[in-house]
Amino acid sequence: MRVEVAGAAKAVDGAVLLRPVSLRVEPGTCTVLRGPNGAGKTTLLRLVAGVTAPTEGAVTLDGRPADERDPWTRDAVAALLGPPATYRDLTLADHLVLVDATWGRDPDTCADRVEEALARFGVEGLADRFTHELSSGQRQLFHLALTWFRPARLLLLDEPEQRLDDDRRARLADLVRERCAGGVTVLMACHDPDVTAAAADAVLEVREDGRYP
Ligand SMILES: Nc1ncnc2c1ncn2[C@@H]1O[C@H](COP(=O)(O)OP(=O)(O)OP(=O)(O)O)[C@@H](O)[C@H]1O
Repeated sequence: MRVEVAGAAKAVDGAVLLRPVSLRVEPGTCTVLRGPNGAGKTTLLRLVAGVTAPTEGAVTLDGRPADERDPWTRDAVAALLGPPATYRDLTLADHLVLVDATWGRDPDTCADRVEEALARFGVEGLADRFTHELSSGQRQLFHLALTWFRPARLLLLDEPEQRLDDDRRARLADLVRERCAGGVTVLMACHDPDVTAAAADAVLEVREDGRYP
């Protein structure tokens, strides 16, 4: 999926959340958003996810406005922008079973997919835990597994490296590259230079002053 951000900006009640920015991400590539706290990286990801609309400019996905209320956008975009909603009385595996069923996959092969999805992020041994029984890093790995589990043509990740140790950060970068190799477009905010170097085809510095070269 091609992402195009054309002079998109966001202001709410006079507060500037994001100064005008333009960006193009080609299918099967990873672009990392870098910049200081408060520069607008999360806001830009939210615009691309269609969670909120720009107050200036436009954001399109394959030429179509990003809008989470449009089933076409929801079908295409997997986003981890802050902690996802989880159920206190469902195990990690139960959450993935729910996602599997939502996407209409074959129930007979669901257990294998769930095991594989958790193993991808090294949390298969925690399949029967509740989310409140995890460490903060394990919770992040579960959230990533959940995001990876659904089909997507565009993956949006807000600081996916947070709370992960060095080995898990390196693994995350490998998994991003694997997704890109499969044709998925990835846009992520990241503060870690090693993850950025390993995962990014391109880096966009999000500027608080809005001055882009
Ligand atoms: N609902 C809101 N109303 C007003 N201002 C907001 C709102 N949400 C965010 N902001 C402001 O918008 C700016 C951009 O925030 P954003 O979360 O996009 O930054 P960020 O680059 O992701 O920062 P970080 O690296 O700290 O995660 C910040 O100055 C923030 O205080």
